[in-house]
This record gives sequence, C-alpha cells and structure tokens, in this order.
Amino acid sequence: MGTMGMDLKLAAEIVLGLVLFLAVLSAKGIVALVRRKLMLRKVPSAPESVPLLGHALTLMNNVPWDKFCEWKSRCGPVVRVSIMHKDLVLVDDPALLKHVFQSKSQRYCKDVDFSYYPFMCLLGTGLVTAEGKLWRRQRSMVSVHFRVEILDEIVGISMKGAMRLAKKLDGFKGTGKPVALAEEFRHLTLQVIGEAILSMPHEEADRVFPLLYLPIMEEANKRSLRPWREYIPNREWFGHKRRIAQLDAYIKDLLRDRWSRRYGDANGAEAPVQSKIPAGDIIDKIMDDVQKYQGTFNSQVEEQLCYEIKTFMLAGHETSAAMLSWALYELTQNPECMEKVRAEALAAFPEDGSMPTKDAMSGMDYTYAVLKEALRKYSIVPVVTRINKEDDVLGDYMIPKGTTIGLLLQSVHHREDIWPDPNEFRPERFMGSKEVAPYTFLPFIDGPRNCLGQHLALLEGRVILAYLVKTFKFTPFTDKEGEKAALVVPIAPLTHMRMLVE
Ligand code: HEM
Repeated sequence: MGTMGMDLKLAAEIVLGLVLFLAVLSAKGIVALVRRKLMLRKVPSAPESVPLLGHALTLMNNVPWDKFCEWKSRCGPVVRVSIMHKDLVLVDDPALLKHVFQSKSQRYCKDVDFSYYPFMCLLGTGLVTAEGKLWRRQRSMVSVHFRVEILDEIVGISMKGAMRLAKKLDGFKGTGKPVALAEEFRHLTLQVIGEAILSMPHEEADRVFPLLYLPIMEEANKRSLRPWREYIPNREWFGHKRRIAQLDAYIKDLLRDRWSRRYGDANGAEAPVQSKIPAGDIIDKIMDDVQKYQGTFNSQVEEQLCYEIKTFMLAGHETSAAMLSWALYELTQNPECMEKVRAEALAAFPEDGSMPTKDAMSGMDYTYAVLKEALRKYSIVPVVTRINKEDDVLGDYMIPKGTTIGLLLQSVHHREDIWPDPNEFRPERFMGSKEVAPYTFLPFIDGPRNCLGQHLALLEGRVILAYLVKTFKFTPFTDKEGEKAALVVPIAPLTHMRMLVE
C-alpha cells in the first residue's frame, strides 16, 4: 500500500511537471510570437491584406512570387507579408542579399518547416536542408567531387543522353506531331544524374524513376499548395507512403551492395583500408571518404547517403530541365541567337561524331550566355527562404529572431535599374568583358550555401542544347508553349513545351 501510495505520488509529480513544462514552453512561444509581431509592425506591410488571413487570399489567387515582386517594387527595400499568423519579410536589394547569403550567413538557417516541408521525405538531412556540423561535414566531403572530378565525365554522359533523345526526335521529323520537350528534358536530366551519381544505366533510370520518384515529387508539389493532403489517409496518401518506402529500400539495397563490393562485408568490419576497385561515380567517391574518415558503414551512414542521393535527384534534374526548356524556347523566338548557338556547336562537336572534349564544350561562350540569360529571365527558382536564428538588422529595420526572410531572386533579376529591359532575351548581357555586379545574378544563389551542382548543370546544359540545335530545327507547336506553369517551382512550361521537329 505504502509503495502504491509512493508510485501514485510520483506519477502525479511527473504529470504536474509535464504540464508545467508544456505551459512554460507555450508561454515562451507566445512571448516570442508577441515580441516578433510587435517588432515587425515597424516594417512596411504589403497592400491587399485582410484581417486574420493577411495576404493569404491574394497569394492564393495570384502567382505568389510575381505578387511578391510587385509588392517589393511598390513598397521599398524591406516589405512584410502575412500569411495567416506567419510573417514573411521580403528583400531583393543586392546588399541585403549579400548580407543574408554571405556576410552574416551564420545568423540564418534554412526554412525546413515551411517551403521545404512537403519535400522533406526526399531531402531529410541531405545537403540542401542539413545545418551546422552535419552540413559542414557533408559539404566538404561532396564538394570536390561535384566541382571538379565529375565534370570530366559529364560531357560524355550528357552527350550520350542527347544522342538518345535525338534518336527519339528523329521519329517525329516530318510527322506534324509535336514532342513535349520539357518532359523529355526531365527524363534526360534524371538519367544524367542517375548515371553521374550511381552509374545507373539509362534503362534502369527510366524504369525506376517514373514509377517511384516522379510520383513522390508530384504528391509533394500538390502538398505544398494543399498542405491538408498530408492528413487525409486516402489511396493517394498510402500510395505516397509506399512509394517513399520502396524508393528508400531500392537506394539502400544499392548502397549496401556497392559497399560490400568495394570494401567487403556490409558493416565494414573486414574493410580493407583502400578499395581495389577504382571509383567510377560520385557514390564510389563518397564511400571512399566515408571509409577513410568514418571507417564503417552502418545504418546511420546508409540513411544519410540515401538522403543525399534523393537530394541530388531533386536538386539536380527539374532545375536543369527547366533551364534547357526555356533556353530552347527563347532560341526559337530569337533566330539570330539560334544561329550563333548553331555556329558554336558546329565548331565544337567533332565532324566524325566522336565525343567532344570538355575544353571544347567549356569554350562555347555564347551558348553559356544563352543558358545564363534563360536563368535570369525565367528565374526558375524565383525565391528562397531563410529564418534568422538571432535578431538582425535588415536595411532600416530590426528583424526579430525566428522571422522567415524571402530572398527574391526573380525580383533582383528583373530590376530595371540593374537589367535594363528585363523582359528582353539578350544573352549579350553575359558576353565579353562586362562584369555582372555581385549579388545581381543569383540563379544558384551565392555564399557558402550556393548550389553545388551549378557547374555540372551549366556544362550538361551546353552539351545538350548545342547538340540539339546543331541537329534539328524546332518550332513551337502553339503560341502557348512559352507560358509558365503558375504555381510549381522550379518554374516550368505550362504545356510541357511541345515542339515540331525538322
Ligand atoms: C539549372 C540548374 C540548377 C539551379 C537553377 C539550381 C538552383 C539552386 C539554388 C537556388 C539553390 C539554393 C537553395 C537554398 O538555398 O535553399 C541550390 C542548392 C543546391 N543545389 Fe542546385 N540548382 C541547379 C542544379 C543542381 C544540380 C545539377 C545539382 C546536383 C546534382 C544541384 C545540387 C544542389 C545542392 C546539393 C544544393 C544545396 C547546397 C547547400 O546547401 O550546401 N543543383 N541550387
């Protein structure tokens, strides 16, 4: 009886402790929220706000990033937007972008609870969303492979992909039937990533990705617009869950198999110091680093590498595909630019059909400028967000800790004072000795968290675009092919860019 009395007393104490703990936590949260709201009142608010919902309705009825840019240009260098209870502070001034991305980047973290949330099943603790020590370790381990070594392989991998696509396009020549090129680019860039990272044959990429990966992306995109889908356990919900589990199992099997082939048994106990098999792709190189620095392959390493692979897929294929689509579209609208790219391609690709060299591809300055101009004009990642981990001054305003900052890449790319006639497509902006002012061209952002795949994407883009332009004549199927799909990032063509091929 005595012990039971003691147990009850202990249980009551624990419950009371928990209740008090939660009360303190929520009181702290409320105090922080009130403080944030009071401080942010000084920041000019965008127009078109309504009580309670703030700007949510206006944003739902418009293209959000276009609205952000419009408000930003009307209201000054720092503007506040409210989406229900959440505040978003918008900036596009190069000095402020530099402040957040570079000079004071340690005060800011990624916004995993808002913009990246629906994609966390793929991104997890991978490079795009990792923070602190984990991010530093992963970034330094992976960086060199992406920035230098893989580029030697990428020309060949992209060229083979471009030739496969060309073969398919041959079948459309003269039929009057259009090809949905944006879709073809999506598949092609996935194949390139699959081969560069995992030496995955393109047939395997075509088998696995459309079945597992692409539907996961589709559902994640739907959830970013309709977040409540996450809580409705219908057939799609179960399908999404099942596909994530299947994709994870596929990648993890592949990783275990690779490790045991390179280093012996799966837990690394019998691992030799150095693998006898030369590293053939990025995952081999990363595994060699894991072996060198961590010495073992366990479930934690497996989980992390699985997230990294899914991150490379997500970060690397739709962005590159969108860049290619818009660049090709603009060439069809600007015949003199098309001719310049064609001339460069004819000079760079060997006449005997053999592989071009990396130097020949890197030398295609005009094609390079075309890709950059497409990235500027279409700003395929129109906005990125950060959260400040401490109070910080942006322009004339003190921004309280915990505020979401919207960094408007599209807005800086379209500023009339920086890029005159911003809606004109002029690759010459990036040609010759003209210096692009710092923090005015940010398709890959800048600073320590800049895009790891930018060199890969721009090299892959040059090979594919130049090869297609050299080989075919493209005509948009209708006058709608240049329209943007309103609500999906990266910004892609609404009608999948249907083209007639000659
Ligand atoms: C035209 C193509 C691409 C564009 C426009 C692009 C754009 C971007 C942007 C804007 C970010 C910053 C995101 C943020 O700060 O929240 C980023 C980060 C990143 N990108 Fe790309 N990207 C492209 C291609 C690629 C490719 C091909 C890969 C690799 C397979 C890649 C891998 C990454 C990674 C790993 C990060 C995170 C870096 C870090 O936080 O340390 N990207 N990219």
